[in-house]
Amino acid sequence: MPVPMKYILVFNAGSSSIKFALYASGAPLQSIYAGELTRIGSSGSTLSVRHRGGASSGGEPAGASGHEAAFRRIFSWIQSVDAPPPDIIGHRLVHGGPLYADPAIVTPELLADIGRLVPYAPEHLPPALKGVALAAELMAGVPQVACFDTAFHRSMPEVARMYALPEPVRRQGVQRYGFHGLSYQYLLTELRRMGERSADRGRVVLAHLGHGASMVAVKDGKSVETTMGFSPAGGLVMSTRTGDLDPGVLLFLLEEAGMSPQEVKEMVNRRSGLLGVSAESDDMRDLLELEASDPAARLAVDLFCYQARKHLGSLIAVLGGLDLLVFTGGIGEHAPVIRSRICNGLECMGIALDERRNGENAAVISADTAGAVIRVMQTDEEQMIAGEALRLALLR
Ligand SMILES: Nc1ncnc2c1ncn2[C@@H]1O[C@H](COP(=O)(O)OP(=O)(O)O)[C@@H](O)[C@H]1O
Ligand SMILES: CC(=O)OP(=O)(O)O
Ligand SMILES: [Mg+2]
Repeated sequence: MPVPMKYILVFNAGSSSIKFALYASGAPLQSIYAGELTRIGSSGSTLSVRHRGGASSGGEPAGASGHEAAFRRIFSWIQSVDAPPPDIIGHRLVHGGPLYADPAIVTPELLADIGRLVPYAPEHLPPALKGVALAAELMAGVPQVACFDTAFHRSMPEVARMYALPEPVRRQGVQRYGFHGLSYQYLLTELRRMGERSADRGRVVLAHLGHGASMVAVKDGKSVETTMGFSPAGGLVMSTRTGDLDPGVLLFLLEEAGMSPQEVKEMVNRRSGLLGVSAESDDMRDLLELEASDPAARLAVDLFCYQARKHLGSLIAVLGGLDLLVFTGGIGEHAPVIRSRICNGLECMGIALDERRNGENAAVISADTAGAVIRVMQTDEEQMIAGEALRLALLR
């Protein structure tokens, strides 16, 4: 008997944007539409949508003063468009804490558990939970599935998960979790589909360099180490987040500089990183244009690349070598000069770019003589969520 077609609606809520997409079940999943509402909270918030077959509406003003307004705008677009209603709704929840190792059906109990994790991911969980609540209100009765970024990193060994803190503190769940897991799972699935053997057997580093940025070391298909830790603010320098900070800096800010915990949280998440260093922009495109004439912009880009190179080297040390390196995310996919500045000087680790291929954003950008293959891949968290949500719904 043929399996009836299912439609899966996906939401990926970030701190300043919401991506959404509708898929029809099948192998592969078929995208029906995909959209993004960006710059939430600013007067320039816009909604753009792409339909299957190519028609797209680009950048109409969305008037989204906050995440609730943004979600309402998206739901009203979804309900106005000539497309099937969803059978399942999938959400990206960046943090599953110690409890959630797999995608799960949204229940009141799950919402209570995730609500307690808001301080672990204060920029990401509140908007995502808003989306879950509005979907329950506006699309009542449609089952919802939560997919967690942290789940992929559950395979990290204890030594990689631990902070050097006393046991009673660690028992409260203060440990390294890691994020961008849905993006990493998507990349590994794609690599397997392409017949890339190192996705299952070998030493791989995946570098997701977008608004948020992280890297993961993957050994024989499993996460063994990653740059982000307890929250998505750690690890690499990001668009507006600090990345790793000496704990002494936070104590200094709280105790000596007179900042409140709320002010510190806002600063490390929203006013630091590329934006904080350049004092101009959080967008790598702007900084690359500015850096020839603006020393602060140049310093921001240099710091981003330097920290990325340093972390890449440490992940290669954990793996004991490198077979494959993948760049993804807005910066990883589209900025040859950043890839080049990160890889520069790492020939001793098997990393060498073919600058012509790199300049063209080719699928494989390594030099033929390099010890490791270096790829550029487009990630697709929404498709990963759709696949997982469908799988879980069919199991019920
Ligand atoms: N052509 C480009 N050159 C340099 N940076 C780019 C380019 N295109 C996009 N980016 C960067 O990618 C970032 C967004 O990455 P993306 O992965 O789309 O973000 P998000 O984490 O919101 O999904 C932007 O802030 C911008 O800095
Ligand atoms: C976890 C994280 O940093 O996500 P994003 O890149 O979407 O901000
Ligand atoms: Mg992202």
